[in-house]
Amino acid sequence: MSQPHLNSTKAWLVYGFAIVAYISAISQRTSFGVAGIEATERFHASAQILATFSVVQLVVYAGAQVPVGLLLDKFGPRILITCGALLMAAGQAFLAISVNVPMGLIGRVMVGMGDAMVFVSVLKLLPLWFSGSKIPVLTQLTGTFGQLGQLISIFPFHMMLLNAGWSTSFSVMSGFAFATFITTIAFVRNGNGWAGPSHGTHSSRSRIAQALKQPGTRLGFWTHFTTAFMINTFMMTWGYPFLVEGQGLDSALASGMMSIFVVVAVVLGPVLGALTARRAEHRSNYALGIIGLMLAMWAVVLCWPGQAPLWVLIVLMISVAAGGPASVIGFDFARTFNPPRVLGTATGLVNTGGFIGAFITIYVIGFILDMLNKANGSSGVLYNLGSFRIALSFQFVMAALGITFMLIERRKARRYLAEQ
Ligand SMILES: NCCCC[C@H](N)C(=O)NCC(=O)O
Repeated sequence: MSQPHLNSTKAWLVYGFAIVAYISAISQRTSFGVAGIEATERFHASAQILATFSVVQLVVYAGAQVPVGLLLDKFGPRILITCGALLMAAGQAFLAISVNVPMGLIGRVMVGMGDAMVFVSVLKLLPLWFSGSKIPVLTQLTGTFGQLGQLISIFPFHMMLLNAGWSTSFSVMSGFAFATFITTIAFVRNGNGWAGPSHGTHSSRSRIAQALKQPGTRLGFWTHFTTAFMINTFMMTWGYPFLVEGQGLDSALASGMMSIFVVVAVVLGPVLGALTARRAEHRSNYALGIIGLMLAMWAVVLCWPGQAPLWVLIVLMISVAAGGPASVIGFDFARTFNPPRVLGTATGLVNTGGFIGAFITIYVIGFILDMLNKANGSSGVLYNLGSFRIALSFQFVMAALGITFMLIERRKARRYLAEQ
């Protein structure tokens, strides 16, 4: 059957506006992160309460992935992106007028829920509008373009916050999300390939079971888990204190170095996308190679006698950053092993991997740091290089777990393909 809408001008238009919604989602997600000092003043909050904001938002994001995936398979990406944009607009507007911690948390929960609907929906749009090697390349590019949202938070949003204040800046972000709500309604369509809303012939449980039965979904989950947990742990919590308190970097230099994550995503994303499209049979090897590089660099830095030189830390961050584009390979496994009717569910399941891995790692690293401090009679500084060396080594345990399951699931996936 001919499908003229695939790869058409209209397909690019739909994808372009879906990407704008995703860029907005990433900027809404990361905007609070650059507003830490202002949030502390506005909410009279401690550092711990401030950390709660990020954790709550991410727990909501990760917890929503499976329900969102199920809704996506039922209602299609257009409705989900529209609802996501509206929820983020409402959440940021609420945050703009928030004057205390509970109000602020409600705003961030709404933003987290809206954000959770966008990425998996954009991925679900791809096979509905494109065909062939364009799909894996655009899957990577989706992750790469999203990084622009982080740049919006770091530069224009942060400048506006300093000059125009809290309420104005968060209202403008709300306006941005609302604008993508309008453009999604106007331009984003599910495409002729979309079979329409399904009417409950399959229960949610059976859809999850169907997606999980595919070895590709499980391989995707463990690929996302193993490639993304280190970058999430670094970016969300322990990277900055490790660089400043452990490695003695100046705080401005340490935060500036965080932009390495954006640069690596922009450079490596398209390369990995092209490689995945050309040599799909090597996808898991690309992911395993990048994991090996990350672990090698962590081993070098953690074993370095004393503080590591700046160039070694930069190489470490480049290799950890490579985990972002590598994690997108996980979604490619979900797409190629699942039928369209459960693709949203499978993508949502895969997208929880790197976040579940990061929550466990972040928590255990904090626990080890506290234990070491207590063992020293709580007399020393909580964050020091010696303690970081021991605590951050926990990442090797998590990586070993992830690699083991990747290898197990890869064997099953290959057997499954051979039997087809
Ligand atoms: N090129 C960087 C892509 C990072 C992808 C990231 N690991 C991920 O899974 N993101 C999901 C999202 O909602 O942004």
